[in-house]
This record gives sequence, C-alpha cells and structure tokens, in this order.
Amino acid sequence: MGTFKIEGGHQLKGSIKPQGAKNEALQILCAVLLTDQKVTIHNIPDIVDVNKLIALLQKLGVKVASVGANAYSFQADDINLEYLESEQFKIDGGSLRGSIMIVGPLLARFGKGYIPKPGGDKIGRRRLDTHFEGFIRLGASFRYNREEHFYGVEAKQLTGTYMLLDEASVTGTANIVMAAVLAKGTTTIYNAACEPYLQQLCNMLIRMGAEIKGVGSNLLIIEGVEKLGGTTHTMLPDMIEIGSWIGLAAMTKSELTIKDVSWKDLGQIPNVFRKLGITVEQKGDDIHVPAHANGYKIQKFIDGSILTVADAPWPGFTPDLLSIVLVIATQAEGEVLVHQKMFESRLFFVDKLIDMGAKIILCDPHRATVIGHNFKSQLKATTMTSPDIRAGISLLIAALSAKGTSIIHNIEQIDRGYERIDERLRAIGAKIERI
Ligand SMILES: CC(=O)N[C@H]1[C@@H](OP(=O)(O)OP(=O)(O)OC[C@H]2O[C@@H](n3ccc(=O)[nH]c3=O)[C@H](O)[C@@H]2O)O[C@H](CO)[C@@H](O)[C@@H]1O
Ligand SMILES: C=C(OP(=O)(O)O)C(=O)O
Repeated sequence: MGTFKIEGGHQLKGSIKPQGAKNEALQILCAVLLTDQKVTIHNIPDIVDVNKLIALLQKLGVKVASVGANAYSFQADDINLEYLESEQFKIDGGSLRGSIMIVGPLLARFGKGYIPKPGGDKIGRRRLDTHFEGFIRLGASFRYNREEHFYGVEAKQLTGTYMLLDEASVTGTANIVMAAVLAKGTTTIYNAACEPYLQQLCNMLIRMGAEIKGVGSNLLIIEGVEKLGGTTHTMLPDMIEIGSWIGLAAMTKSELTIKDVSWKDLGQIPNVFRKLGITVEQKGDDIHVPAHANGYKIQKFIDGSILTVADAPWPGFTPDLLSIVLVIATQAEGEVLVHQKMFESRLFFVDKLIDMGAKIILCDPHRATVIGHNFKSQLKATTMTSPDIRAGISLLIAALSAKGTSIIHNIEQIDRGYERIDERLRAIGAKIERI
C-alpha cells in the first residue's frame, strides 16, 4: 500500500497542465478494437487504470507502439480471442472499470465479448444492466456465471433497433455505440449519455467511417457500416482534474493557472465553483484562480435558501467532482448541501474530514450538509486511508490546506486517475512525498 506524507498549510503558486481525460481514454482505447487499421492516440494520461487497459489490449493481441510523449499507435489486426477464456483475463479484466468497454467492440467485430465483473471504485452498486440490455436489443445472446461473476454476449450478426436506455449510463452508452456502429441497419439510442467523453468517442468513430447523428444529445442515430478504418485522435484535458485544481487553489488560498482547459467542454463546472464563491477567470483557454486571501463565500439560492450542489447526467454536474466540492466547502463562508444522487457510498469519507475538524453533517448516504469555517479554524493534520479516487484527491487537498503533517495511505486509488501527482504538485510548491 503506497503512502503520501504531506506537510500542509503552504501556499502554492504557478501553473499546472491537466492530463488527458481518464474516462475518455478508457473509451477511446477500447475503440481501437473496432478496426484492423492503425489508430494513433495523443494525450493519453500515464495513469494506472489506462496502463492496465493498454496491457490488457496487448494481451488480446493489439500491437501497441509508443509514438511520442503520451502518444501511442494501436493496431488490432491479429486478435487472440483465446485470452478471453483464460484465468489471466479474469484477473486483468476485473481490475478496472473501463475494461467493460471492450465487450461492445469485440461483440461487433468478432461475434463475442466476455468480461469478468469489472473493478473501479467501490462507491456503491455499479450495475451493468444498461450495457447488456443494449447488446440483447441488438440481437446478442447473453449469459452470466453468477459464481465467477463472468458475463458473456455472443451474436453472429448484430441488427440495428430502437432502444430507450433504462439510465443514461456513461460506459453503457459507449459500449452500445461501439457495438451499433458495425450492426446491420439503423440503431436509435434514446436516453443516451452525452458527456464530452462520449462526444469525443462518437467523433472519433465518425472519423473511422461510422455514421452517427445526434452527437452531444441524448438521441443517437447510428447507421451501421461494414468496416471501420484507422484514424488519429487527441484526448481532451481531464475535466475532473481541472475541477480538482480549482478546488486545490481555493483551499490553499493559492493563485493557480490551469493551462489549456478546453473551456467549451467544461459545461457547468466553472459555474458550480463560482456558486461556492470561488473566482474562476477565463484567460484564453486557461483558467486563472486568483489567491483567495479573504476566503470565499457560498451563494444562496434567489429565495435565500441554502445552496444545493447535486450531480446529474451531462449536461448536469458530474458526480466525480462532488467530493471536491464537499472538501472546499469546509473552509468557505456559508453552508451547502451536497447531494450525491448517483452513488450511495461515496460520501462516507466525510468521517475523515470531521476528524480533521470540518463541520459536516452526513444526513444519509447520499446527502451531506457542510458548514464552512471561513478559514477561522484550520483543518488539523491526520492519518487517513484513501477509500476511492475522488475521496482520495479530496483528502489530499484537505491535507495540503491543513496545519501539520498528514499521512494518506492507499494512494494507489489516487494514482489510478492522476498522473505523477506528487511530482506535479511539488512543481507548484506543495510539500508532498511518496514514502
Ligand atoms: C470509467 C468511467 O467512465 N467511469 C465513470 C462512469 O462510470 P459508469 O459508466 O460506471 O457509471 P454509469 O453512468 O453507468 O452510472 C453511474 C451511477 O449513476 C447511476 N445513474 C446513472 C445514470 C442515470 O441516469 N441515473 C442513475 O442513477 C447508476 O445507477 C450508477 O450507480 O460514469 C460515472 C457517472 O458519471 C462516473 O462517476 C465514473 O467516473
Ligand atoms: C468513479 C470513477 O472511476 P471508475 O469508474 O473508473 O471507478 C472516477 O473516475 O471518479
């Protein structure tokens, strides 16, 4: 178990460039299975989950070559389907969430897709019904081995159809889209997720020869094609990292510039932080957060009632930033209700913040009320364990703002989604060590 030692209470300064988006990378990497041609991908984040997926693709027979910093080419022209039936695949496929998205491309191109129960954060129930119901609608047969938690779909030929997804699942939509692009006829997907991750995936598939209408909306119409070809793709900056750095700047009263953020793809993110009282300035395509020497004040709703920040499928606010909202609210002036609607076990980490002196009432597994200190009382350093990726980064931000030296264990959770985080934070003045 890896550990960070963090000396808190220091102001940071400078600029930080976000990595390529983790959740986009996991979709895009699976899409290379849809063609026997070469696909070159730039701005791939060097993080544990993405590297695990690349290793899995290699074991499947995909030829992977480094073509520069954070850039690789992939060629899936000699796929080894036997790996899918190996014991090793059960270990590899079960070690991250993103592996679930190899199923759609494999099913569409090779007639079968298998996957063990995927890993990822333990943040509540994470069902896969949307994925498999979609494949079944396209004509696949489905089986599930309950003892081994092993899923399988098979079909000689997928056939386009109309489907209304039971929920706007991000990875579910990606998986179904990747199956439908090679199905026979027209597939209409209503209640599709439309996060920038998915827009990027659809645009890449279109460049590979797919016919997709409605990109960016919750109604996708896909005309199946026989074959897809190669392309080049560049990942967007990671919007969750961008939100994390806005929070980090505010909590540590630091002036930070977040470089090349792709403002047009940030949706509600800048405004939600503004509602928390944080100044988020647009400078070209950068975000500038000035030092909040006098703190920041949470806004109220027009009628004077307490602000609620809740998650929702895009263009709603992403659930992956709610843990960060929660931690920065602990030092704001005012109160906020954080409502995590999607996941039922993502707020339990507030215990650790309460230990550090934060005023938080966990109302139920989905809702926490935070009463900010307005920097009148500093959080106290402590020893903690990171339960999941976003709680992990939130605890790290809390530790950087706290008085004294904190220890965070289980930092593998943070490394799964944040590239060389200790090194990058040290470059802006953070006192953080990997021990
Ligand atoms: C690898 C990857 O891309 N992971 C992301 C992906 O996970 P993932 O694709 O696994 O998440 P889903 O979009 O399937 O669902 C997330 C949760 O929200 C619930 N739900 C979803 C949609 C909906 O309309 N109503 C509803 O209640 C689901 O039951 C589930 O509990 O999307 C999540 C939601 O943005 C993010 O937290 C994850 O970081
Ligand atoms: C929940 C997340 O990731 P995953 O879906 O990979 O567990 C996340 O990125 O916040």
